[in-house]
Amino acid sequence: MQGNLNIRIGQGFDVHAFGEGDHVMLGGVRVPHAQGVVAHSDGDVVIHALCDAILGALALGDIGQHFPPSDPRWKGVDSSAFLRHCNALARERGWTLGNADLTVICERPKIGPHAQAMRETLAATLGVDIDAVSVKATTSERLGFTGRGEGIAAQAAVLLQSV
Ligand SMILES: Nc1ccn([C@@H]2O[C@H](COP(=O)(O)O)[C@@H](O)[C@H]2O)c(=O)n1
Ligand SMILES: C[C@@]1(CO)OP(=O)(O)OP(=O)(O)OC[C@H]1O
Repeated sequence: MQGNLNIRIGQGFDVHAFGEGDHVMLGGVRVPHAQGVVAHSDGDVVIHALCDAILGALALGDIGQHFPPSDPRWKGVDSSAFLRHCNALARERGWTLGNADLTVICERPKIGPHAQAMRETLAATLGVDIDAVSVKATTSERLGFTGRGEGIAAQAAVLLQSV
C-alpha cells in the first residue's frame, strides 16, 4: 500500500532545427557546437521538453500556451526562467519533483561530457537533489532529421509526488 502518497507522471518532447551559431543551450548548460539552433527563446530543447513534462503532469497545457512564441518578452530568453515557472506551478499545487529522466537525441554535439553539468544545473534550478535528475543521450544511427544533423530533439519523463 502507498498510504496517502499521490503521484503524477508527465512526458514531454521538443525539437529545434540547427542554424547559425557556435553553441547550443542544453539543460541550462552552454555546449560548444559548430551550429546554434533556430528558436524564439534560447532554444534549450532539454528544458522545453522538461517543462512540457511538468505541465503535462499538472494537466496545465504546454509551454507554448504559457510562453507564446508570438510574445516578444520571450525572445532570446534563458529557458531556465520557463523551468522555474513550471516548477513553481507544481509547488503551488502541492507537488514536488520526484525524478526527471531526460534523453537528448542528436549525432552531435556529444552529450556525455556535459551530462553531469546539465544534471547539476537542472537540479539546482528545480531545488531537488541531483540524484533526482537523469540525463541520457542517443544518436538516431544517422536516420531521420537528427541522423542527418538537421536538428536536435529531447524527451523528458517526470514523476511528481505530493508534498
Ligand atoms: N549526441 C550523443 C549521442 C550519444 N552519446 C552517447 O554515446 C553512446 C552511444 O550512443 P548510441 O546512439 O550509439 O546508442 C551513448 O551511451 C550516449 O550516451 C552522446 O554522448 N552524445
Ligand atoms: C519556448 C518558446 C518561447 O516562446 O519558443 P521556442 O524557443 O521557439 O521553443 P519551442 O520549443 O518551440 O516552445 C514554444 C515557446 O514556448
